[in-house]
Amino acid sequence: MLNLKNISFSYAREKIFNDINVQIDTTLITAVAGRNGTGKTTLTRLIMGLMKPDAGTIELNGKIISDMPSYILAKDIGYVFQNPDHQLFASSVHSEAAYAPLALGMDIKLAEENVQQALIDTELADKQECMPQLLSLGDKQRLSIASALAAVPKLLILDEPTSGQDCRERTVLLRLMRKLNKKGIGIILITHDMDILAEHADRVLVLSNKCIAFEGTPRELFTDEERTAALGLELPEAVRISHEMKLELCLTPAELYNKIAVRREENGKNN
Ligand SMILES: Nc1ncnc2c1ncn2[C@@H]1O[C@H](COP(=O)(O)OP(=O)(O)OP(=O)(O)O)[C@@H](O)[C@H]1O
Repeated sequence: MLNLKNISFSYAREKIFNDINVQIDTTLITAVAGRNGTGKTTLTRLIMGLMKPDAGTIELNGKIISDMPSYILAKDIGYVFQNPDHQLFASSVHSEAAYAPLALGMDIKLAEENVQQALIDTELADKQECMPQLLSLGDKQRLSIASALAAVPKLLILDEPTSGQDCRERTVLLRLMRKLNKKGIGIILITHDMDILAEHADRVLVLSNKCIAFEGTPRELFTDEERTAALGLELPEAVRISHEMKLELCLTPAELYNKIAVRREENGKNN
Protein backbone atom coordinates (compact mmCIF):
# COMPACT_ATOMS: atom_id res chain seq x y z
CA MET A 1 0.00 0.00 0.00
CA LEU A 2 1.16 3.51 -0.80
CA ASN A 3 -0.25 5.90 1.73
CA LEU A 4 -0.22 9.67 1.18
CA LYS A 5 -1.09 11.45 4.42
CA ASN A 6 -1.90 15.17 4.65
CA ILE A 7 0.29 16.06 1.66
CA SER A 8 0.64 19.75 0.80
CA PHE A 9 3.00 21.08 -1.85
CA SER A 10 3.72 24.40 -3.58
CA TYR A 11 6.08 25.52 -6.33
CA ALA A 12 7.33 28.95 -5.19
CA ARG A 13 4.04 30.78 -4.67
CA GLU A 14 1.75 28.37 -6.59
CA LYS A 15 -0.02 25.91 -4.31
CA ILE A 16 -0.46 22.56 -6.07
CA PHE A 17 -1.78 20.28 -3.29
CA ASN A 18 -3.68 21.17 -0.20
CA ASP A 19 -3.80 18.39 2.38
CA ILE A 20 -4.17 15.34 0.13
CA ASN A 21 -5.01 12.00 1.75
CA VAL A 22 -5.14 8.85 -0.34
CA GLN A 23 -4.23 5.17 -0.22
CA ILE A 24 -3.05 3.50 -3.42
CA ASP A 25 -3.18 -0.29 -3.61
CA THR A 26 0.18 -1.20 -5.10
CA THR A 27 -1.03 -4.53 -6.42
CA LEU A 28 -3.34 -2.79 -8.92
CA ILE A 29 -3.20 -0.52 -11.97
CA THR A 30 -4.16 2.94 -10.69
CA ALA A 31 -4.73 5.69 -13.23
CA VAL A 32 -4.14 9.33 -12.31
CA ALA A 33 -6.18 11.75 -14.40
CA GLY A 34 -7.21 15.42 -14.37
CA ARG A 35 -7.03 18.59 -16.44
CA ASN A 36 -3.65 19.93 -17.58
CA GLY A 37 -1.73 21.47 -14.72
CA THR A 38 -3.67 19.81 -11.89
CA GLY A 39 -0.47 18.21 -10.61
CA LYS A 40 -0.41 14.63 -11.94
CA THR A 41 3.31 14.67 -12.69
CA THR A 42 4.01 16.58 -9.48
CA LEU A 43 2.19 13.92 -7.47
CA THR A 44 4.29 11.13 -8.95
CA ARG A 45 7.52 13.15 -8.47
CA LEU A 46 6.64 13.45 -4.79
CA ILE A 47 6.06 9.69 -4.60
CA MET A 48 9.42 9.09 -6.33
CA GLY A 49 11.21 11.36 -3.88
CA LEU A 50 12.32 13.72 -6.67
CA MET A 51 10.69 16.51 -4.64
CA LYS A 52 9.69 16.70 -0.99
CA PRO A 53 6.20 17.64 0.28
CA ASP A 54 5.88 20.88 2.30
CA ALA A 55 3.77 18.95 4.78
CA GLY A 56 2.62 15.38 5.29
CA THR A 57 4.19 11.97 4.78
CA ILE A 58 4.23 9.24 2.14
CA GLU A 59 4.49 5.61 3.26
CA LEU A 60 5.17 2.51 1.18
CA ASN A 61 4.07 -0.70 2.90
CA GLY A 62 4.14 1.02 6.28
CA LYS A 63 7.60 2.60 5.85
CA ILE A 64 7.92 6.39 5.56
CA ILE A 65 9.56 7.12 2.20
CA SER A 66 8.96 10.87 1.86
CA ASP A 67 12.22 11.64 3.68
CA MET A 68 14.28 9.19 1.60
CA PRO A 69 16.46 10.29 -1.32
CA SER A 70 15.20 9.28 -4.77
CA TYR A 71 18.23 7.07 -5.53
CA ILE A 72 17.31 4.83 -2.58
CA LEU A 73 13.64 4.81 -3.60
CA ALA A 74 14.65 3.74 -7.11
CA LYS A 75 15.10 0.22 -5.72
CA ASP A 76 11.38 0.02 -5.04
CA ILE A 77 9.82 2.47 -7.46
CA GLY A 78 10.57 2.72 -11.17
CA TYR A 79 9.70 5.94 -12.98
CA VAL A 80 9.21 6.13 -16.74
CA PHE A 81 9.11 9.65 -18.17
CA GLN A 82 6.63 10.71 -20.83
CA ASN A 83 9.44 11.45 -23.28
CA PRO A 84 11.97 8.57 -23.35
CA ASP A 85 14.59 10.90 -24.86
CA HIS A 86 14.75 12.56 -21.43
CA GLN A 87 15.73 9.24 -19.89
CA LEU A 88 17.92 7.30 -22.35
CA PHE A 89 21.62 8.08 -22.42
CA ALA A 90 23.64 4.85 -22.87
CA SER A 91 25.23 3.67 -26.13
CA SER A 92 23.40 0.33 -26.34
CA VAL A 93 20.08 -1.14 -25.29
CA HIS A 94 21.87 -3.58 -23.00
CA SER A 95 23.95 -0.97 -21.19
CA GLU A 96 20.89 1.25 -20.82
CA ALA A 97 18.96 -1.56 -19.12
CA ALA A 98 21.96 -2.53 -16.99
CA TYR A 99 22.60 0.97 -15.64
CA ALA A 100 20.06 1.08 -12.78
CA PRO A 101 20.73 -2.34 -11.20
CA LEU A 102 24.50 -1.78 -11.31
CA ALA A 103 24.21 1.79 -9.97
CA LEU A 104 22.05 0.42 -7.15
CA GLY A 105 24.85 -1.97 -6.23
CA MET A 106 23.19 -5.20 -7.37
CA ASP A 107 25.41 -8.27 -7.74
CA ILE A 108 26.68 -8.40 -11.36
CA LYS A 109 25.34 -11.89 -12.12
CA LEU A 110 21.93 -11.10 -10.65
CA ALA A 111 21.88 -7.75 -12.46
CA GLU A 112 22.56 -9.52 -15.78
CA GLU A 113 19.74 -12.03 -15.14
CA ASN A 114 17.37 -9.17 -14.35
CA VAL A 115 18.46 -7.23 -17.45
CA GLN A 116 17.83 -10.27 -19.67
CA GLN A 117 14.40 -10.86 -18.11
CA ALA A 118 13.51 -7.16 -18.48
CA LEU A 119 14.56 -7.19 -22.15
CA ILE A 120 12.53 -10.37 -22.78
CA ASP A 121 9.47 -8.89 -21.03
CA THR A 122 9.72 -5.71 -23.08
CA GLU A 123 10.33 -7.58 -26.37
CA LEU A 124 13.77 -6.01 -26.84
CA ALA A 125 15.96 -9.08 -26.31
CA ASP A 126 16.98 -9.16 -29.99
CA LYS A 127 17.97 -5.46 -29.96
CA GLN A 128 20.56 -5.55 -27.18
CA GLU A 129 23.37 -4.05 -29.26
CA CYS A 130 21.23 -1.35 -30.92
CA MET A 131 21.73 2.32 -30.11
CA PRO A 132 18.78 3.50 -28.00
CA GLN A 133 18.58 6.81 -29.89
CA LEU A 134 17.92 4.94 -33.17
CA LEU A 135 14.96 2.89 -31.87
CA SER A 136 11.32 3.65 -32.73
CA LEU A 137 9.37 5.66 -30.14
CA GLY A 138 7.55 2.53 -28.93
CA ASP A 139 10.84 0.63 -28.53
CA LYS A 140 12.39 3.61 -26.70
CA GLN A 141 9.45 3.75 -24.33
CA ARG A 142 9.71 0.01 -23.64
CA LEU A 143 13.47 0.38 -23.11
CA SER A 144 12.76 3.02 -20.45
CA ILE A 145 10.47 0.47 -18.84
CA ALA A 146 13.13 -2.27 -19.16
CA SER A 147 15.66 0.01 -17.41
CA ALA A 148 13.25 0.43 -14.50
CA LEU A 149 12.33 -3.28 -14.46
CA ALA A 150 15.95 -4.43 -14.28
CA ALA A 151 16.08 -2.92 -10.79
CA VAL A 152 13.10 -5.18 -9.87
CA PRO A 153 10.77 -2.47 -8.54
CA LYS A 154 7.59 -3.12 -6.56
CA LEU A 155 5.88 -0.18 -8.21
CA LEU A 156 6.18 1.32 -11.68
CA ILE A 157 5.05 4.87 -12.47
CA LEU A 158 4.26 5.44 -16.15
CA ASP A 159 3.76 9.06 -17.23
CA GLU A 160 1.64 9.11 -20.42
CA PRO A 161 3.45 6.03 -21.75
CA THR A 162 1.55 5.79 -25.05
CA SER A 163 1.77 9.43 -26.12
CA GLY A 164 2.83 9.85 -29.74
CA GLN A 165 2.74 6.12 -30.47
CA ASP A 166 0.90 4.41 -33.31
CA CYS A 167 -1.86 1.88 -32.70
CA ARG A 168 0.40 -1.19 -32.83
CA GLU A 169 3.03 0.27 -30.45
CA ARG A 170 0.26 1.38 -28.11
CA THR A 171 -1.22 -2.13 -28.03
CA VAL A 172 2.20 -3.68 -27.31
CA LEU A 173 2.79 -1.24 -24.46
CA LEU A 174 -0.60 -1.74 -22.85
CA ARG A 175 -0.22 -5.52 -23.10
CA LEU A 176 3.18 -5.17 -21.40
CA MET A 177 1.68 -3.03 -18.64
CA ARG A 178 -0.96 -5.67 -17.88
CA LYS A 179 1.60 -8.48 -18.00
CA LEU A 180 3.85 -6.68 -15.49
CA ASN A 181 0.91 -6.07 -13.20
CA LYS A 182 -0.01 -9.78 -13.35
CA LYS A 183 3.60 -10.54 -12.34
CA GLY A 184 2.99 -8.52 -9.17
CA ILE A 185 4.26 -5.03 -10.07
CA GLY A 186 1.92 -2.21 -9.06
CA ILE A 187 1.33 0.40 -11.77
CA ILE A 188 0.55 4.10 -11.44
CA LEU A 189 -0.46 5.33 -14.87
CA ILE A 190 -0.77 9.04 -15.62
CA THR A 191 -3.06 9.39 -18.60
CA HIS A 192 -5.26 11.83 -20.51
CA ASP A 193 -6.59 8.94 -22.61
CA MET A 194 -9.97 7.97 -21.21
CA ASP A 195 -10.28 4.91 -23.50
CA ILE A 196 -7.08 3.50 -21.98
CA LEU A 197 -8.18 4.45 -18.49
CA ALA A 198 -11.59 2.79 -18.91
CA GLU A 199 -10.16 -0.41 -20.32
CA HIS A 200 -7.01 -0.89 -18.27
CA ALA A 201 -7.24 0.81 -14.88
CA ASP A 202 -8.53 -0.97 -11.78
CA ARG A 203 -8.76 2.29 -9.82
CA VAL A 204 -8.77 5.98 -10.77
CA LEU A 205 -7.68 9.13 -8.97
CA VAL A 206 -8.77 12.44 -10.48
CA LEU A 207 -6.98 15.60 -9.41
CA SER A 208 -8.81 18.92 -9.35
CA ASN A 209 -8.67 22.09 -7.25
CA LYS A 210 -5.49 21.07 -5.41
CA CYS A 211 -7.01 17.86 -4.11
CA ILE A 212 -8.18 14.38 -5.10
CA ALA A 213 -11.62 15.12 -6.45
CA PHE A 214 -12.53 11.51 -7.30
CA GLU A 215 -11.31 8.13 -6.18
CA GLY A 216 -12.92 4.89 -7.33
CA THR A 217 -13.26 2.49 -10.24
CA PRO A 218 -13.58 3.58 -13.90
CA ARG A 219 -17.18 2.30 -13.86
CA GLU A 220 -18.01 4.48 -10.85
CA LEU A 221 -16.34 7.46 -12.51
CA PHE A 222 -18.13 7.25 -15.85
CA THR A 223 -21.54 6.38 -14.40
CA ASP A 224 -21.99 10.07 -13.60
CA GLU A 225 -21.66 11.96 -16.89
CA GLU A 226 -22.03 15.40 -15.29
CA ARG A 227 -19.31 14.75 -12.74
CA THR A 228 -16.99 13.46 -15.46
CA ALA A 229 -17.49 16.70 -17.40
CA ALA A 230 -17.03 18.84 -14.27
CA LEU A 231 -13.68 17.13 -13.68
CA GLY A 232 -12.64 18.13 -17.22
CA LEU A 233 -12.62 14.56 -18.53
CA GLU A 234 -13.95 13.25 -21.85
CA LEU A 235 -16.12 10.16 -21.90
CA PRO A 236 -14.46 7.07 -23.41
CA GLU A 237 -15.89 6.14 -26.83
CA ALA A 238 -17.55 2.95 -25.57
CA VAL A 239 -19.19 4.83 -22.68
CA ARG A 240 -20.42 7.61 -24.99
CA ILE A 241 -21.93 5.16 -27.50
CA SER A 242 -23.54 3.03 -24.79
CA HIS A 243 -25.16 6.20 -23.36
CA GLU A 244 -26.38 7.24 -26.82
CA MET A 245 -27.82 3.79 -27.51
CA LYS A 246 -29.37 3.69 -24.03
CA LEU A 247 -27.48 0.50 -23.24
CA GLU A 248 -26.08 -0.45 -19.86
CA LEU A 249 -22.74 1.36 -19.31
CA CYS A 250 -19.97 -0.22 -21.44
CA LEU A 251 -16.36 0.65 -20.64
CA THR A 252 -14.67 -1.12 -23.55
CA PRO A 253 -15.38 -1.77 -27.25
CA ALA A 254 -15.62 -5.50 -26.47
CA GLU A 255 -18.32 -4.89 -23.84
CA LEU A 256 -20.16 -2.63 -26.27
CA TYR A 257 -20.14 -5.20 -29.11
CA ASN A 258 -21.49 -7.85 -26.74
CA LYS A 259 -24.30 -5.61 -25.48
CA ILE A 260 -25.24 -4.63 -29.07
CA ALA A 261 -25.24 -8.31 -30.11
CA VAL A 262 -27.53 -9.20 -27.17
CA ARG A 263 -29.90 -6.35 -28.05
CA ARG A 264 -30.03 -7.48 -31.72
CA GLU A 265 -30.81 -11.00 -30.63
CA GLU A 266 -33.59 -9.78 -28.32
CA ASN A 267 -35.02 -7.54 -31.06
CA GLY A 268 -34.89 -10.52 -33.47
CA LYS A 269 -36.88 -12.67 -31.02
CA ASN A 270 -39.49 -9.92 -30.50
CA ASN A 271 -40.07 -9.41 -34.23
N1 LIG B 1 9.38 22.93 -11.79
C1 LIG B 1 8.28 23.69 -11.70
N2 LIG B 1 8.37 24.94 -11.21
C2 LIG B 1 7.26 25.72 -11.08
N3 LIG B 1 6.02 25.33 -11.44
C3 LIG B 1 5.89 24.09 -11.96
C4 LIG B 1 7.01 23.21 -12.11
N4 LIG B 1 6.55 22.04 -12.65
C5 LIG B 1 5.22 22.20 -12.82
N5 LIG B 1 4.83 23.42 -12.41
C6 LIG B 1 3.44 23.92 -12.40
O1 LIG B 1 2.72 23.12 -11.48
C7 LIG B 1 1.41 22.85 -11.99
C8 LIG B 1 1.22 21.34 -12.04
O2 LIG B 1 2.11 20.80 -13.01
P1 LIG B 1 2.14 19.26 -13.38
O3 LIG B 1 3.09 19.09 -14.52
O4 LIG B 1 2.36 18.45 -12.18
O5 LIG B 1 0.64 19.04 -13.88
P2 LIG B 1 0.04 17.89 -14.79
O6 LIG B 1 -1.31 17.62 -14.26
O7 LIG B 1 0.99 16.74 -14.85
O8 LIG B 1 -0.04 18.62 -16.19
P3 LIG B 1 -0.13 18.00 -17.69
O9 LIG B 1 -1.41 17.26 -17.76
O10 LIG B 1 -0.12 19.23 -18.55
O11 LIG B 1 1.09 17.14 -17.89
C9 LIG B 1 1.32 23.54 -13.34
O12 LIG B 1 0.70 24.80 -13.14
C10 LIG B 1 2.77 23.73 -13.74
O13 LIG B 1 2.92 24.86 -14.55
